[in-house]
Amino acid sequence: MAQPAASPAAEPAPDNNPRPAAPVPITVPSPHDDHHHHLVDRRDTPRGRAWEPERARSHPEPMDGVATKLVTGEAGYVLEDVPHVSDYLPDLPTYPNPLQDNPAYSVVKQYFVDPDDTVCQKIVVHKGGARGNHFRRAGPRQRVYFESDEVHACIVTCGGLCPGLNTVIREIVCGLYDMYGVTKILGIQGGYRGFYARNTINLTPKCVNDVHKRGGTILGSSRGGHDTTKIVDSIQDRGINQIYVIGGDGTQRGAGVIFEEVRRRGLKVSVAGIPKTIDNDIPVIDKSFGFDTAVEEAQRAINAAHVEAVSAENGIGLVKLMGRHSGFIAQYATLASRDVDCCLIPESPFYLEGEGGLLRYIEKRLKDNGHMVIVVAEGAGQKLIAETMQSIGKDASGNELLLDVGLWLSQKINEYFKKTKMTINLKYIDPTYMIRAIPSNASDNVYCTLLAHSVVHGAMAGYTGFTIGQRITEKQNRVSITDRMWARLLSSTNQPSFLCNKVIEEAKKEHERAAQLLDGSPSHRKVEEKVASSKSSGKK
Ligand SMILES: Nc1ncnc2c1ncn2[C@@H]1O[C@H](COP(=O)(O)OP(=O)(O)OP(=O)(O)O)[C@@H](O)[C@H]1O
Ligand SMILES: O=P(O)(O)OC[C@H]1O[C@](O)(CO)[C@@H](O)[C@@H]1O
Ligand SMILES: [Mg+2]
Repeated sequence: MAQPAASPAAEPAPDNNPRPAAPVPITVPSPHDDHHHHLVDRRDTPRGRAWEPERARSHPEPMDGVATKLVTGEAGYVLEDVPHVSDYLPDLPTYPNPLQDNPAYSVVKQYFVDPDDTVCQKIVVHKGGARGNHFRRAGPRQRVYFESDEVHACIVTCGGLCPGLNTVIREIVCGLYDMYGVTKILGIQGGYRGFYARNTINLTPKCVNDVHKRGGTILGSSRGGHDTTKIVDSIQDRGINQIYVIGGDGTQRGAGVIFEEVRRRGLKVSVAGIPKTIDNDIPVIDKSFGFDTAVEEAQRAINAAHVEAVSAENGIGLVKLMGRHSGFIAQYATLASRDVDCCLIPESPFYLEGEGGLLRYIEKRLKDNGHMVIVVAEGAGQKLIAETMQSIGKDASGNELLLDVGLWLSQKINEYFKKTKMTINLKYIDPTYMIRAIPSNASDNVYCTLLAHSVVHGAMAGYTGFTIGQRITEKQNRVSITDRMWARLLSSTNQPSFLCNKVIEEAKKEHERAAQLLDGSPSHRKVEEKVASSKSSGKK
């Protein structure tokens, strides 16, 4: 889907932010916003300052698989716009946004986002270089496409658990009630199949009041079971006209398909996505909710591994963390802990034997230090393991099931030291589900609120086929091992890079050339591809 930027509901477009020279006015789907309401100027308050830069970077984007509407302007300006119900239902009436009469927001300087506000995809730009694409800025619009008592919303959660799911549910419900006076909100139980095979529950601010203090999702979740026709039939039969979909990459693709079918049937239904990915592996958004909580919880496992390791002769603490395709949780947990001697992630293939290999490094570390801690992301080393173990198939959504790298690694380490006749004490800790089944921490709760309120503004304004996101930094959906952040990790753990000298030298040369360009440029990607392919082939 496309995503609207996350900007909190009643929080106005700050005009004290230095903005680049105004781009040529662009056509926006919601034809209004003649002026901003100015009430109390809060710009000089600490709260105002703290929030404004963040809001200025939040945005919605089209859902995965949904065609992007490109709007161009002067100086290479490109807006990746999101679909709108008026694109296929051109004569819809609009209504004043009820937020302007809401006493809670009466101190807000500007109620509404300026229609010309956009959020730049690139945070770092090269002088004279292209600025990259822009996204529509999230936030309340002056006119909305739904009357409060016309709205019949529903919320569904799909895919794996993640801290903060309940907070997002709570804040969508409260946001709809408190900001827009919407009272008809259905909870779809058990993921996508819940649309046609399960019960629904009525959601009210009262029944969701405490749910942010609980882990999991009060609605339940599932994988598989996405039957587009049955889902959209159910939406039509129930008279649902706003669908809030919370889930990962698969879920957002599923929401994109629902949007296409809704559009094909010409229904006035807004399909809005809130990306959930504990692995932090959805591109374009910078940080997914629940990630902070997961990294924090991972510290407890790493601490335990460290305590066990230092208390035994040649103690090795091995911790497995989530991260199917990307090692962000492992990377950040390692950097935060400082007790970790080696971090293994899917993006950086490693090898066991010989010079520069993992086993020699462990041996050296034990000889030097007497103990060590290893953090491994669940998706690391899968190719290596597959050399001796059979694939275990796919889950109901078609995701490849992973072989247990933690158990495999424990076995390989034990075998090696048995052969070398060196006593070791290895303790394997697998807290994978523990880091995602907990309630979100304070910072994630605030972030969930921002996302939930922003997605409500987007849907009320008639946007559809979008997912909500926030920009803080340039973000890939996989750890880049040629980034400074990975270098920081390598220098903190002192682990081998598992790269041969030739590859490093080549990468350096390429980097010198690429340094004049920006991250994300084709040549930058070429370097990464080259490093990755050399690693998976050559090694020693
Ligand atoms: N391409 C697709 N088209 C339609 N539905 C899809 C598609 N991919 C996934 N889905 C549906 O989305 C739901 C969630 O997908 P999946 O199990 O892959 O989790 P996810 O959203 O990627 O979250 P996680 O990050 O936890 O894996 C499932 O019900 C699945 O059937
Ligand atoms: O065992 P489940 O519930 O299918 O989920 C496991 C997967 O879900 C995730 O937590 C993503 O949500 C991955 O990190 C992990 O591989
Ligand atoms: Mg997924």
